[in-house]
Amino acid sequence: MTDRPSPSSSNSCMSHQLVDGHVVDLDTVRDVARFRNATREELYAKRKAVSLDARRATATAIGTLLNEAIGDPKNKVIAAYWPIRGELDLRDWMANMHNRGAILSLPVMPAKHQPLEFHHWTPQSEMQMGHFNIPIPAASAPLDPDIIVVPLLGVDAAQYRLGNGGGYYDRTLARRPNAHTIGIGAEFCQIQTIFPQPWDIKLNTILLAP
Ligand SMILES: Nc1nc2c(c(=O)[nH]1)N(C=O)[C@@H](CNc1ccc(C(=O)N[C@@H](CCC(=O)O)C(=O)O)cc1)CN2
Ligand SMILES: Nc1ncnc2c1ncn2[C@@H]1O[C@H](COP(=O)(O)OP(=O)(O)OP(=O)(O)O)[C@@H](O)[C@H]1O
Repeated sequence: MTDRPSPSSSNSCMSHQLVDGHVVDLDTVRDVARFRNATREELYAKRKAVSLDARRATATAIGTLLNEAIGDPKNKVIAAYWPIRGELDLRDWMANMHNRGAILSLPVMPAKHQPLEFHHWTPQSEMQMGHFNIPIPAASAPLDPDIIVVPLLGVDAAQYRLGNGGGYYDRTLARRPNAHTIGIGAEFCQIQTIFPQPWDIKLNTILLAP
């Protein structure tokens, strides 16, 4: 052994880690994570303060905006989501899209920290419990969505999303550059910036309703 510092013990290398091939600064990552966790708590609290009736009205308004944005849904493969933690409930809209000829799908986590898959769903689909107790279609039928409707916890002025903090949508969208992404939420989701990091992916369209 020599006392020459090895690359792995030098400060410059300790201050970096690889996230999906991205080089990032650990101090920045820590500060950004702290900011985002505090912002998530504020946004969860705002969401919780909304009455069920008001949330339903927002979801209905978002459904109308989605119809305008998507146009004729026939044969389009659309990913939506099964609502958790006070997210807007779009299941009536999803059933309506299905009746108009769209092919619907829901996110499925194949494993922790891995990209999401999207499995075929119809209003008749039998459901089972997936990770984090989120219901998923019992039959596993992965699809390649044309449109991905993403629930917003927060969204910033540059169309970057704040979600539940697992990084799942970022990992997923990084591998699906051709899908058109639509972030949906209530107007109070808006924040100035999430301090975007190399792994964050901007959404193509943002739809917000009062
Ligand atoms: N409706 C809906 N479905 C979805 C998502 C979503 O945001 N909304 N997802 C979008 O990603 C995936 C689930 N993502 C999730 C990410 C984190 C946690 C969660 O509970 N995290 C813990 C921390 C766990 C840990 O540290 O390992 C927590 O917040 O307490 C739950 C779901 C797939 N399905
Ligand atoms: N493409 C990726 N590869 C590896 N790690 C990633 C990737 N994207 C995000 N992460 C990691 O996931 C963690 C959470 O990311 P972020 O704060 O962006 O979550 P989020 O977008 O709010 O979560 P979610 O998409 O699950 O709702 C970060 O520590 C980040 O390093």
